[in-house]
Amino acid sequence: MKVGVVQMAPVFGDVKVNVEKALGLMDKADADLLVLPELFSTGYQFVNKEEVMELAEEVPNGFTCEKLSEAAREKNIFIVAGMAEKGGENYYNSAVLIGPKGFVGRYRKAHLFYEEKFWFTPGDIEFPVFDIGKAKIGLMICFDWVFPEVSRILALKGAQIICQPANLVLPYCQSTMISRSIENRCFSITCNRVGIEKRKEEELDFTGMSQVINPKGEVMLTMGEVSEGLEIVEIDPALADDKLITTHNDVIKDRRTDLFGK
Ligand SMILES: NC(=O)CCCC(N)=O
Repeated sequence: MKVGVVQMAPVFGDVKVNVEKALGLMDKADADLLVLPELFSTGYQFVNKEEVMELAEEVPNGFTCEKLSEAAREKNIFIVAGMAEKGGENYYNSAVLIGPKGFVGRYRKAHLFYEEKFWFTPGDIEFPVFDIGKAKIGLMICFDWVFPEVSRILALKGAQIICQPANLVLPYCQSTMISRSIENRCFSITCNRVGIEKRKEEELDFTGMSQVINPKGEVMLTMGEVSEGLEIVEIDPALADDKLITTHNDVIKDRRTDLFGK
């Protein structure tokens, strides 16, 4: 199975340009699954709620999902992408999963970071795992990495690959996701954005370094801090079904749940 990341620098507020850039970067993709960054179609540094209301879209009946669905169908590929979602009267920092037959599902970021708390409603749906045929994939978004429960829940639900759209500005996520892959014996795909946004006093410098980690914590793919592009790597998702870290230690079955929470 071929998986990859589309690392890019969105132009804040220009959804059409950003979607076209992402589609251009994935145009030559020979892959089964691609992950795009968090909020890839809008950019990140909102300055007021009105911008969120203007730029967020219905899921799946919106421009961004429709364009991703066209690409997924034409290329016979699954795409995980982060976007601002209008859900009823609420606005969510969401990730959508779209495949060759169209929209599959979504996740709404549960753990909002910093000023996201001003703009978005915390996610109200469970941490999802989807069977896309060649693999079972779980969705999380960026700052969810801080909370080990998220990756563990996805692994317990059978995720072989954790897909993580991201807009990282702190340096810790990439190394932490190596631990998340090791402790859960699963693959993780972190797709970060690059570029700088300074739409207010504070400047945000996104760290790139998108990566694919295998269940042993080995880095199978890593991108630079500033480059835009598509990188793809071949993986065997079934390796994530082996939870033995030694012949006598199963990282899932050996958990002393009888002692947890005491
Ligand atoms: N967009 C985010 O959730 C950023 C999380 C903080 C970090 N890891 O940079």
